[in-house]
Amino acid sequence: MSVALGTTRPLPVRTTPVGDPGDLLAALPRTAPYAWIRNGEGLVGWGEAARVDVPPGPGRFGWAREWLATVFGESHVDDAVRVPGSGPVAFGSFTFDADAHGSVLVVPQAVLARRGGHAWLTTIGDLPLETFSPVRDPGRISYGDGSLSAPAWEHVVARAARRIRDGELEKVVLARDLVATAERPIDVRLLLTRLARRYPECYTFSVAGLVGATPELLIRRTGQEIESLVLAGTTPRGTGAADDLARGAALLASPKDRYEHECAIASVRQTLAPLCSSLETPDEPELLMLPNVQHLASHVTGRLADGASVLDVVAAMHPTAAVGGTPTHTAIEVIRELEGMDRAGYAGPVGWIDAHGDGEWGIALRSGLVQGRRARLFAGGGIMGDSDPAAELAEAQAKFRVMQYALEG
Ligand SMILES: C=C(O[C@@H]1C=C(C(=O)O)C=C[C@H]1O)C(=O)O
Repeated sequence: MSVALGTTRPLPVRTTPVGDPGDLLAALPRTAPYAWIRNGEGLVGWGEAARVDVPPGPGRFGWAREWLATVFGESHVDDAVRVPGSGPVAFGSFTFDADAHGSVLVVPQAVLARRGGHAWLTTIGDLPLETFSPVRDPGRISYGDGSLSAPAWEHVVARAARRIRDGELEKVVLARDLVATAERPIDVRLLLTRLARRYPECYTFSVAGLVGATPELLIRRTGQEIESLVLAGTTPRGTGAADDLARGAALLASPKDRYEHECAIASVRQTLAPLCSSLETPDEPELLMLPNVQHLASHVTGRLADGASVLDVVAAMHPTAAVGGTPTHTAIEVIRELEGMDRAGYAGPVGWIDAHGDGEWGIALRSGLVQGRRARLFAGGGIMGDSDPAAELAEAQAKFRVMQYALEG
């Protein structure tokens, strides 16, 4: 357990209403920010009042719950706003693989937010006098293979598809990484600004070096109400409006993609049903059109039966079939065996939680792990028995474009 030096315990937390803060990202005084933004709304944070590396293992979410209960429970909160996200908030990123190191929870020292008609600033203790460091461009970006070259990854996809045809499992999500190297240190604020502009309907996030713009909402909890956006089934954007329409129609009519989507919905329904007094899943998926790809999407809503926090629901849901596979356990084993890389926070839960257990968590897709001049970018897709390795590679390539755009502009 760690609480940053320089802050006293119990944490003295104060939330005050503010006027329209304008562009939240423009308020970030320095790099290494915390962010969760969609359509200009959300939370940004800086500084660390408390931070912890969550130990790996099957009990990691329970451990995180205890840490949060201690930190929030010991806070002295003066909250004049009293909405989800006001008062003390922790941002978090959990690794995809429960056994991997790298999961982290951070209570920023300052959080500036705009959500649902309210705007507020939360501070913990006295903020140090801040000089605003200018946002710098990282310069030219070069790319190198990560763990597997493109042909080697296609080979792995073909092997996974064969094992699915052989009946070992139904679906597995395989990903690969690319290593981007910049001329100068990468300022995460620049990436966030580009992502939020180009992908406004995605959740642009930044937690401890993990940066991205994900379209996939794992779970939002507002009191007893929960929402999730399930995505599975993808086609790259077309060359124009007519081509987009044709591709969208083909995606909706594709048995492979519809079945893949069914698997994802079934896994979400299965994990949410025991936690909920009511749960609605649509009969048919819709199309979600993003600047780089189109997805099959289903908006799930429900009402929690008891006082589960958003992190309790995250713990129950992760990993969904949209990023793991079906059945989950076999898919995880196949991912460990075939991918040959550490996913780190990619495809893991990322988001925020407040002291009342409300919050928003996404699945960290379309993302990269930024450190100094380097960023490890991740992208993947659901593999079925009839998957074509070249098409899966093209899909991953289309998904990489999100972070390539963030780096290059
Ligand atoms: C695995 C990724 O995306 C996931 C896989 C999808 C698919 O295979 O169709 C679609 C959305 C996500 O659930 C990724 O973006 O890296």
